[in-house]
Amino acid sequence: MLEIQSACKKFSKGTPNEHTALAQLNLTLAQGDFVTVLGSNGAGKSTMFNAVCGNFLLDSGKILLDGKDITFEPEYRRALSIGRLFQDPMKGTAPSLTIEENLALAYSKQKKRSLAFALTRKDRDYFKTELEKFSMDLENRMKTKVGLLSGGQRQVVTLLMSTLVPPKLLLLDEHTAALDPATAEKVMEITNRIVKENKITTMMITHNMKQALETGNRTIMLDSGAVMFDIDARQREQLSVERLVEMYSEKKKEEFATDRVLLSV
Ligand SMILES: Nc1ncnc2c1ncn2[C@@H]1O[C@H](COP(=O)(O)OP(=O)(O)OP(=O)(O)O)[C@@H](O)[C@H]1O
Repeated sequence: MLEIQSACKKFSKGTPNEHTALAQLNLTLAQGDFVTVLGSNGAGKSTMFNAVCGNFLLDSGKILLDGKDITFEPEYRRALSIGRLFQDPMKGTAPSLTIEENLALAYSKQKKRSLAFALTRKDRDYFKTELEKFSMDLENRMKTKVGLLSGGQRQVVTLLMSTLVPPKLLLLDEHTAALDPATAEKVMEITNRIVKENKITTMMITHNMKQALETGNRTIMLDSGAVMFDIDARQREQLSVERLVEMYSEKKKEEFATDRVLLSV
């Protein structure tokens, strides 16, 4: 359902800082795949997400979503079918608006309705039911400004905003990394549930190798802007974090240099 074909992107072209961020990257996702994305710092993980979202245009290569060529489609158009969460819980919500106003905005955008704030009783009930599922008491705080919520609560609101109308593709860019361990676990549990219930095709960047090998059905490791390893569910069952680090070192002839990864082994 997602096809990235020979994607190339160089930054600061023609200058001494020229840097190849995507180097003939190829990746195909099947409908319903939940792929975790690993890679050392600067491997190209966020750049791959930016390319899929249309944050910039590729130098060469193609991106297809559900068979449609979106290579030149502008970012705002892609946002209608691609949801994205960032590490920073402040991104993705409007802090001065209430929970229900934020949800209404997202909902009207996804439903392509023009009156963003025209909340019907049915909409409000729907938001409430969805919030109740998280057991975070957010359903009783629908008139609270999002800026007053904790990071974890905000991330849950953002997650719900991105999936009220399930997107074709959900991109999670270390969305639990800035949260305390207990909240991160809870948000991850909610993420797994939403993805599973709605069968959303998902990619999730994480620096936690253990989490990567245990979440979803497939793990890829990027290196120097290309896919270095693509590990399916069956292969993952046999694979330990230590073995994956070894595989990286064997291939690269160097240590896997990401402090955060080693800390979370
Ligand atoms: N807009 C940009 N302008 C210039 N260079 C960029 C830009 N975006 C990314 N890069 C460079 O491209 C490379 C890949 O960056 P990217 O953010 O994709 O890495 P990453 O794998 O997500 O790393 P990290 O785990 O550290 O977030 C880096 O060297 C980065 O400096």
